[in-house]
This record gives sequence, C-alpha cells and structure tokens, in this order.
Amino acid sequence: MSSQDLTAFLAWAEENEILWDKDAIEIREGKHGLGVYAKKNLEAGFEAIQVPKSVVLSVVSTGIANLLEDEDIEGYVGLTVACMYELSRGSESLWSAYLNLLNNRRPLMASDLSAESRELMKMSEVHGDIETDLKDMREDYDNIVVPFLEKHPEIFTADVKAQFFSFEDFKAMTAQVSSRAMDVDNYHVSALVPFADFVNHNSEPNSDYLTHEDVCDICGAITCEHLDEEDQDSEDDDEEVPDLSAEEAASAQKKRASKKAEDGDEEDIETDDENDEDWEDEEINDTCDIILDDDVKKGEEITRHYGPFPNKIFLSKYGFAEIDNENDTVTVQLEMIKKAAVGILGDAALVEERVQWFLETEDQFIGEDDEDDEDSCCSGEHDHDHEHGHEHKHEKTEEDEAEALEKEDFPRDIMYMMHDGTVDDRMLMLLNVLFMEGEQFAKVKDDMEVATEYFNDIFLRRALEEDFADEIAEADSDDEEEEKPQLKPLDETGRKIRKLVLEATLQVIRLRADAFGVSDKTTAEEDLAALKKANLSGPVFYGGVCVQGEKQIIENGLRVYGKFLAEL
Ligand SMILES: C[S@@+](CC[C@H](N)C(=O)[O-])C[C@H]1O[C@@H](n2cnc3c(N)ncnc32)[C@H](O)[C@@H]1O
Repeated sequence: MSSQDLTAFLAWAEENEILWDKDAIEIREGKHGLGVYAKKNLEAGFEAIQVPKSVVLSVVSTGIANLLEDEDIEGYVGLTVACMYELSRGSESLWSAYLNLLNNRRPLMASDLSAESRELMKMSEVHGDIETDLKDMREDYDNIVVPFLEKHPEIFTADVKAQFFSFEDFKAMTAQVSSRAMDVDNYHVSALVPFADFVNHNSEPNSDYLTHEDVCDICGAITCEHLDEEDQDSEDDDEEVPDLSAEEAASAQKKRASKKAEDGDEEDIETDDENDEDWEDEEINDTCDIILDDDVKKGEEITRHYGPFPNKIFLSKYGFAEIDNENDTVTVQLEMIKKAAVGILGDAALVEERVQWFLETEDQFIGEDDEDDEDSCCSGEHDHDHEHGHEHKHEKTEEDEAEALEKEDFPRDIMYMMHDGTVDDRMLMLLNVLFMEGEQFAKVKDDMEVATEYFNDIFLRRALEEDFADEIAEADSDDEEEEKPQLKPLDETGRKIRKLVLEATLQVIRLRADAFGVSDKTTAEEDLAALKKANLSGPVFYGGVCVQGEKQIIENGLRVYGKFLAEL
C-alpha cells in the first residue's frame, strides 16, 4: 500500500461525510495491518467513527443492484460480485478510493496457502473447513458468477472480464468480503462499511459497533412512507398487510441505490418526495458507529470484538485465530458416541433405538432461549456464508418462518466440546439416555414431565459441579427468601449411570483425538511454546493456533472427566 492510497481514502471519506475527529483518531499501520489508533486520551462513550449508510457498499447499493436482484444473487457471492463490479468501474465508482486502498493490500487467507501448508492443519477441524471453502468458491464462481457475467455482455465485456473477473480476482475479493463485511441492517444485510472496517479484533475490546438494524426493507430508511403504510394497514384488524407491488418496491430500491451510488447526497433523497414527512429527517442520522466502551489512552489501538467465533471460523473467515480462544470448540460426531456406547453396552440395537428416540424428541427438552442461542446464525457454529439475510426481504408468512427454521436447523449428528473441555447439553443428555436403566427409559419415553425433570436434575448437577454454583447464587442474591438449589445425593443406580456416562465421555474424547491424529506425546502447553518459537506468521501460524487450541480442549476434557470419575 502506498501512503497515497490511504490519503486518497481519507479525503474520500471526508467528502462522503464519514465523521471522525482528526485530532482524536487515525488509521495507521500496526501489528495486524491497518488499524485505528487514538491520538489523544479518549473517554468511554466517545463516538470514534460514524459512517453514513449512504456509503455502505452492499448488494442493494451497488450500481448492479437490480441485476443481482433479478438473478437472485445475494449473500457473500452477491456482495463479492458487487465489489468486483465497483472495482472494475475505476474512478466512475463511488467507492473507487476505498476499493483501491483494499485492492493493494489483500489479506492473506488460509485458502491461499499451498496444499502442502494446508496439510499442516490436518490435526484441526479447520483443515476440512478450508478445503470446503475452496471447493465452494470454485463452484460459486463456475455456477453463479460466470453465467451472470455471460448474461450481461454489455457490462462485462471480454476486456472487463479478463481484467477484473478471473477466478483469482473472485478469490481475492471473497477474502476482502469475508474478512471485512459487517452486518448492517435488514436492507443492506452484510456489507462493507468503509472506515469502520479498519477496526481490528480484540478478545477484550475497548469499543463496540452499533447501528440501527431494523429499517424498512424496501428503501432502507428508519422511518418512511412504506413503514407508515404498513403501520396504517396493520391498524386495520380485518385486512392483511398488503405488499407493495414488485414494481413499486424495485423502483424505490433503485431510486435509493442509484442516489447513493451516484452522489450519496441526503438532501437529494429528501427532494424526491414532495411531501415533507418527518421520516425524511430521521434518515439523515442513520449511521454505522464505532463507540468507545472504555477509556482509551493516547497511542492505544481502538478494537472491537468480531464475534464469539471458534478458531476454525476465525481462520477461514478472517485469516487469523486466537490463542486460548474462550469460544473455541471441538466437534464430536454422533458416530463416535454410538461407537463408545456400543463398546460399553455391547448392544448396538439398544444404542440405535435410544439415539433415534433422542434425535426425534430432543427439541422438546431444549427451551426456546437455548435454541436461539445454539442456532443463532451468528453464534459461530456454521459456515461463514451469512446467506440468512435474504430472509428479511419480504413480509414473513408462517410458511416462510417454518421454511427458514428448517433451513437453519443445526446438524443433528454433531455435538460440541467447549473451551473448558466440557461437553454440550445435547451430548450430556444423549449419554444419559443411552445409559439409563430400561425401566427409567420407559418412564422418560412415556411422560415428558418425567423426562424434563430427569434432565433438569442432570443439568443442575453439572452446573454445580462446573463451578457455576456461584453464578446461580449471585442471580438469586436479590431474593434472600429463595433457597439455593439442592442436589439429591446419587443413589446406587444414579452412581452407576453416572460412571458409565463419564467413562463413555472419556472414550468419545479419545476417539475424537485419534480421528484427527492428536498426539499426547507433548502437552498442548508445550506445543504452544514450540509454535511461538517456530518463527511462523500469517495463516500458517494461525493454523498452528487452531491445532493447538483443539488439543488444549481435548486435554481439558480428559482432565475434567477423569477427575469426576476419580471422585465418584
Ligand atoms: C476488517 S479488517 C481490519 C483492518 C485490517 N487490519 C486492514 O489492514 O485493512 C480484518 C482483518 O484484519 C486483520 N486482523 C484484525 N484483527 C486481528 C487480530 N486480532 N489478529 C490478527 N489479525 C487481525 C485480519 O487480517 C483480518 O482479516
């Protein structure tokens, strides 16, 4: 990157009304590429950056918004093609200064590494994720991008395609989009937010990214004539909320998109409507903001948290991973649990019957909140393609909701070990179902109340065991009358089941370690010390962090469950 690129970007940012105090913060090179730094002591609450949504680069603000919409190209592919198109327009594009800066400093991702370097990550789940990313990218390019380009030869001429739209160009822009896109709102969905996207990640951040997410999905405004109409219509009990015609919606969207792309001038947007409605004023303040959570000293970096991702997602999405990442996980295949259970019980038919019952019934035991947590698209346990945004583009019917739920369903055959080595609720429940006595299983099967009580007891025991007791006590501390949770001592049957559950858990963890060739010749701590000494950098180093982190989780699990078993 030349310093002229940054200077040109800053001039562009100023022209386009991105707000920052030049005496207070600056963008400069740091240990993670460009970052945002304090030039003087700043206090918590300080609004460091305000980016008007008129300069957000998204599938609806690009000059080819209508073409992408016609072809139903959305999600990361849509945004990547939009960015490639804007880059190909050179100085004609609203975003040329911004894209020039990015183009000359492409982030190095794990998918850029040679197959040989990627092999080094085989002991981590990230290896499979990266191979999948590469395969998906190729398929998306061949099956979506190429046909789209061919459909519009007047825009994507042979020269333009050769210069800007090769597979390598697509891969490079995918890296930018994957590592920079931020959730904006239900209109822009996931988009590039110039300037705010120079804030690097920290697990203990000092700032937060805030924006108004709930906007009109037709025109993107916080309040507008479409929402007014909707409000008006919803007041009428007998009538359904009428959809604006597709034409009307498209024209509103086009009008706004082209306004943003051409001039980004809020005043012009207001003069489009003859009626002087109050919604027009509010639109002006619709920005994407970086606001300090803590005081920041002169010279310190302003950072935010990118999300509670495990390392495999961090590496494939952003090209880095965190040492001792508290959101890291290790996945366990259902097959491993079945194998361990059959090994202990010697009855494959019983194991199969109980697994099937569990899979068919488990949703009834998971409260709605838990379900939201587990399935929430941004909780990290999924591919980083945030395609879900398009669900917000129209009024949802019940059918849509059901379809969306089905689509976002989590993989039933995968369970998780957490950073501290403990297994997730699903695995704990399943193991108890597998090892409970036949009589107990019959009762649980027959009566949901019995089942719920049984599992509640298991979770409470686990919570207390894992030192969550303090948390529970704190939550109750306002109410002195309330009793602290008490556990019934385990009877002989209870102890026998618990022993089997703990033994099976340890076996599953060992099976998982073997499946990825995780060796116990060295400890995870020793591996980390060796990794730090190895003088590696970029995705190769971070791939090593993924491998080491997963080994640490496995070690933690063996220690925790080994201890519980010994104490039984
Ligand atoms: C949204 S951009 C942030 C700005 C970026 N540093 C730049 O030079 O444009 C995200 C990228 O910054 C880098 N990055 C951010 N936080 C990091 C961290 N904590 N450790 C390592 N790299 C980081 C990674 O390359 C990541 O893909």
